[in-house]
Amino acid sequence: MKIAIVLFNLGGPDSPEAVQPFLRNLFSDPAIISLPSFFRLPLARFIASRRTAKAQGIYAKIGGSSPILGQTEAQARALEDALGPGHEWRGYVCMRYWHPMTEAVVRSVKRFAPDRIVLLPLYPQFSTTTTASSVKAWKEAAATAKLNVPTQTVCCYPDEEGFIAASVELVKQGLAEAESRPTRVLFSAHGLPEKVIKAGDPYQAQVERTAKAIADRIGGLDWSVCYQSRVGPLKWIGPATDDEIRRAGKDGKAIVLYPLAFVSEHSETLVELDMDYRELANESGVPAYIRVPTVGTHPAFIEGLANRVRAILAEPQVAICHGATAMPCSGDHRGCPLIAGSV
Ligand SMILES: C=CC1=C(C)c2cc3[nH]c(cc4nc(cc5[nH]c(cc1n2)c(C)c5CCC(=O)O)C(CCC(=O)O)=C4C)c(C)c3C=C
Ligand SMILES: [Fe+2]
Ligand SMILES: [Fe+2]
Repeated sequence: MKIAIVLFNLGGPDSPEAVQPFLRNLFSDPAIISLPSFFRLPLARFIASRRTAKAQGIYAKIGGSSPILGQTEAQARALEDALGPGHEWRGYVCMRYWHPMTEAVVRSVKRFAPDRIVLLPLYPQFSTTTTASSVKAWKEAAATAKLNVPTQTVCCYPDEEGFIAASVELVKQGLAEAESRPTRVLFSAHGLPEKVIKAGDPYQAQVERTAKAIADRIGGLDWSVCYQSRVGPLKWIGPATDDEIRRAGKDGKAIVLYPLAFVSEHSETLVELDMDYRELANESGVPAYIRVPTVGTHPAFIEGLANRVRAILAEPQVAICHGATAMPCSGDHRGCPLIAGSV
């Protein structure tokens, strides 16, 4: 059988000139700004133009562009290898806000003429702002292109065995670097506006599940969950990562920081965590600041994704969790509160 695996990620600008259109795409998404298009689209233009200089400054610190595409391509190739013989697997990277974007990827997949399609978000924790947005865009583009192939969606995998095993190994390496200093592990995730969570998005609950699974596996940790990357005037979920860094400084604790909602490196890890928060940790008197790398192509993580793909292909029913409920999905769709096609 020919099987296309579509790996969803956010995407990032590939040049300084791409920053503004990338931001415009992001803020035009109704999953990010839930207003009718009449208001949303002009607002998106306005916010994007206001944020461009700041965002260009962020990307300038890492050479003017995001490395997210190369990293995601490497994950797609590693996944094809891990899935091995038996079927003709092909991994397609599909970015939400910068190239390669949905319509173009749908056309590439159609040319491949697969028997089955698996949609695989590179977001371990489900959110309406990420996974649901990508799935919705995919379904619309697939319908327009008349790509009528049985399609199944992995909704989330907050405590998938391979993802947790890879995370545990990386956090343990960070702890070893902290040596015998009193240490706190900060599990830092991209934040969300509070109103998104109040509307039933399971992201925060799933982030906490990931953190607990890692902490339980290591045992004996001083740890907390915090949220980074706040944008805009709304109230976001907390505690904020910068506040947790200051608190660790006051408590005289070294920090091992693990970005548990990202599976690759990009501006939010390479600039916000490695530059801005490292500086804040120094200023706050934190004895040591160790940033744990994301799972990337760690073999246990990739094997975990491959297992998810194999498992969902063996299931007779498509199930997808869209977060319109306070009940977080179990991550393997068993007991998933939401059923097929509900995004
Ligand atoms: C778990 C992953 C992510 C969630 C949830 C998410 C929500 C979210 N993001 C914004 C606004 C921005 N995000 C930006 C960059 C960015 N966001 C994620 C992931 C999640 N976002 C990633 C991986 C990246 C990095 C992209 C790259 O560099 O390759 C940006 C652009 C950078 C900047 O200007 O700071 C914005 C803006 C909102 C508003 C939101 C939820 C409502
Ligand atoms: Fe973001
Ligand atoms: Fe689910």
